[in-house]
Amino acid sequence: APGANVQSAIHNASAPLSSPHADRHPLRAGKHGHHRGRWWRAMARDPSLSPRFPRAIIIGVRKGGTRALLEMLSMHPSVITAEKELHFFNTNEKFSKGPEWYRLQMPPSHDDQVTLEKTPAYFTEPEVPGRIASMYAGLNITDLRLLLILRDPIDRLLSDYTQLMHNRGERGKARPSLDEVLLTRDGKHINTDYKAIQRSLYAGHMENWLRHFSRDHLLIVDGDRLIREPLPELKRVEQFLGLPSFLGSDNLYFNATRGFYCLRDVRRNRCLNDSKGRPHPNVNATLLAQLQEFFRKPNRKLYTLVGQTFDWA
Ligand SMILES: Nc1ncnc2c1ncn2[C@@H]1O[C@H](COP(=O)(O)OS(=O)(=O)O)[C@@H](OP(=O)(O)O)[C@H]1O
Repeated sequence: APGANVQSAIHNASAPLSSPHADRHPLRAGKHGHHRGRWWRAMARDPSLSPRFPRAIIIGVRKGGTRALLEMLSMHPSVITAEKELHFFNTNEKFSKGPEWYRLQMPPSHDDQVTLEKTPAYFTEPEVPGRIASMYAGLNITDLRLLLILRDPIDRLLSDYTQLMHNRGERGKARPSLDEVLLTRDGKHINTDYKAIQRSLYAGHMENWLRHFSRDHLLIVDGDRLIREPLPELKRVEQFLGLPSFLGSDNLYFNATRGFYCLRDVRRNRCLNDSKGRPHPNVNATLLAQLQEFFRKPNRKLYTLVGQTFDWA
């Protein structure tokens, strides 16, 4: 497969640069110099390689399993992934750098490959869908596909809380209890001001996306299923992106110690890092019932909006 050559060209490239103007190429500059040197050498060896606009973007949701999805898809020879989250469409300073800057952040690919980036913050930032839609329209690219991975909003919330408290701990800050952040001061209601609650209110965010993209440009991956049995979800993505069928059971193995599927490809076996799969806090029965009640209506609204249901409480 042509993609396998690209992967190995990028990983093994050591040929000297052939262009006298190599130092002036924009890919030589910037803080990802390490990658860029590798990319540049690969392009010098193979002129049909170049950075291309993503034809697929994983737009979220934060803590939905976006890293697992990206890494699993990166084993497909027709998929080339941007390793870092770009935060291009949700950061004014980056967005103002313009489309060409965005393109040049992408690893080189062949034109029959799909470049894929993921930034989980895109899904919940209101300005993002309009920005993506108008930039791609301006570039005359009509085949952009969006991937959204959703997980039970209560699990997502607990995962988000765990991450936020971990970050606070690292900075020596206090870590409020689950009840303290999720409930209003009188302890009676769900605190809708809490960001992690807002991020789990999928229907509102979805309405915003559907104002700019038609439903058939968006695939919703079931994040709970991606954890339990990833392959069927990956095959749905292959089909949606129009990729040749490639990923199979050989590419995944269950690691009982980690409690997750890990990846096996031509390069190596690897699990995601320890920041994925952290233990979640226990939720007492009263709070759990309150959360279930709170999310019931927005969940139903999402099902109607997208014409798809999930096994959420
Ligand atoms: N195969 C595999 N290995 C490890 N982890 C997996 C896997 N598949 C899905 N997940 C779940 O991914 C959750 C993290 O989601 P994200 O990668 O989207 O997080 S982030 O928003 O980028 O921080 C992470 O959430 P937590 O378990 O709450 O840490 C995992 O449950």
